Amino acid sequence: MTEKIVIATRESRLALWQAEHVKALLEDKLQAQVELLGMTTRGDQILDRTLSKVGGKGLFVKELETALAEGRARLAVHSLKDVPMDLPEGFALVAILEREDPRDAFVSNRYENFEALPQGALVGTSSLRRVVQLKNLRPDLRIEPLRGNLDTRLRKLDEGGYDAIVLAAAGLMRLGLAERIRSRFDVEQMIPCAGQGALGLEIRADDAALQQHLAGLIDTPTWLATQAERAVSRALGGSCSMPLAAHGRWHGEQLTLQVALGHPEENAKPLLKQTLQATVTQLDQALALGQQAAEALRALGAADYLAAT
Ligand SMILES: NCc1[nH]cc(CCC(=O)O)c1CC(=O)O
Repeated sequence: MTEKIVIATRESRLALWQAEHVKALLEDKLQAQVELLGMTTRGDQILDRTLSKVGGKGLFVKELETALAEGRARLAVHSLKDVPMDLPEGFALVAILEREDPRDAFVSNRYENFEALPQGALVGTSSLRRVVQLKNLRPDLRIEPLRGNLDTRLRKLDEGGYDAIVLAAAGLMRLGLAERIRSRFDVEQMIPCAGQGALGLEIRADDAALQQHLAGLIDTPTWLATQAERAVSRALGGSCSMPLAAHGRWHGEQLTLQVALGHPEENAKPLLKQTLQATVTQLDQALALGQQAAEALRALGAADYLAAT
């Protein structure tokens, strides 16, 4: 590519790392000239409040999309799990890159792993998905919200506010903070969020030239697995205030999709869980598996749970 590509990015350390990572890939694989355009989003301004209460995931992507629409940038790099299930008209998610560690991490200055936490310990975490699964594993624990970017969350732990915190391993690893991870949850025990650990590239839907260039960066196994995961969320209504987990794992061409849905009111109802498997080699099969998983959750009574979110 001869033209310069401008990447619109949030200015958190994690977002900048991700944008730099994609910049290096584009320079290396496409011999492109790339520049970053840093922006503060509405989501960043209110990072200390529970996002689901103030408008949800879209808050992190809207300003970036405006920059794309106005031609100030051509590409936006997102943590896939922060991207709404359906993008606004005029935008497209054209590439999903190879996934890093999708697991949730246990971070503590006092305890080696989740099992070592004493009765009644105080755990900080930032998503309803983690809250409902932690409560399900250990009803004795006290779970408190923990917001802010990764550095803020670690600082709150270090100030002694919590016995342990739980957050995505991928974010810590990207920021060079892997040594803070005391242990990782098995994905069966703490099912990750749809798309966790993967990066998604968004462009204007009419930018066919760039779409073609970016196609070379797609990691097909990650793309298919995360499409199945996101299909579960879409089929259940797609709200980010929903305590929903969805994670796909490969064994050859077999995709095993594990899903869990919790009730948003603490202790109100048991966690609903399902595991489905299918041969998946193309998009329609991935989407069908995701839809089946959503139906399986509905068969367990998901409607009551969704009505409460
Ligand atoms: N919701 C914030 C967010 N968005 C992406 C990551 C980490 C990287 C990833 O999961 O891909 C995080 C931090 C976290 O959930 O602990």
